[in-house]
Amino acid sequence: MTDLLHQTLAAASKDQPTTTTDGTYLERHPHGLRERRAQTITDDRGSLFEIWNKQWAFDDQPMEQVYITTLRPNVVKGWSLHKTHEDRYFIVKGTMQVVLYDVRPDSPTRGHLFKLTLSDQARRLITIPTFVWHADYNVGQDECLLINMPTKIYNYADPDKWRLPIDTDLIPHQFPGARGY
Ligand SMILES: Cc1cn([C@H]2C[C@H](O)[C@@H](COP(=O)(O)OP(=O)(O)O[C@H]3O[C@@H](C)C(=O)[C@@H](O)[C@H]3O)O2)c(=O)[nH]c1=O
Repeated sequence: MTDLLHQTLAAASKDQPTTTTDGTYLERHPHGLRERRAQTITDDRGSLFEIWNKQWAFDDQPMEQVYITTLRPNVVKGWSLHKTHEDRYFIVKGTMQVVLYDVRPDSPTRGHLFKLTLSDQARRLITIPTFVWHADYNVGQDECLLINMPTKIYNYADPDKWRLPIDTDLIPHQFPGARGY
């Protein structure tokens, strides 16, 4: 029996810290990604959570545009990259994995891949820095509803958006069984 113990433990991986006592995620982020956890205020009638408040001084970028993008289950929107604006994501409904790949030559996290889970169980606001490839993957059972508040107004005549197919081999991540673009 001892052999089984040693054999299985030798093949096992030990959990590393992932959260702190106050519930902060100890997750790695691409350099420059900003995050703010949303506080849900609930009373006997319902709940309220602030999405954006100038008083937070969250970033020094202007508030130019707000839109909602939805994502059907098992669908990926991406890979996308923006050169002149940052995205500001706020998940309202559902569970979405945001996969990011930093290709910025001078970034301390250059060449690293990151996976963040945005969920309506722990809402947060995150920014996506320019020149970071990103893809949004609905890993839930229901349609995701995401608010985006990009730092520049959408240029209909010349969108600031570059795309790679979700199955590109230029980014070290695949979405088996998912569809999208
Ligand atoms: C972003 C945007 C798109 N559109 C139009 C263009 C197009 O016909 C349709 C869908 O646009 P998109 O394919 O860009 O929509 P979508 O794929 O939902 O866009 C989002 O994807 C994620 C991954 C991101 O990175 C975001 O920046 C944003 O581009 O909506 C607008 O009218 N206004 C806008 O502000």
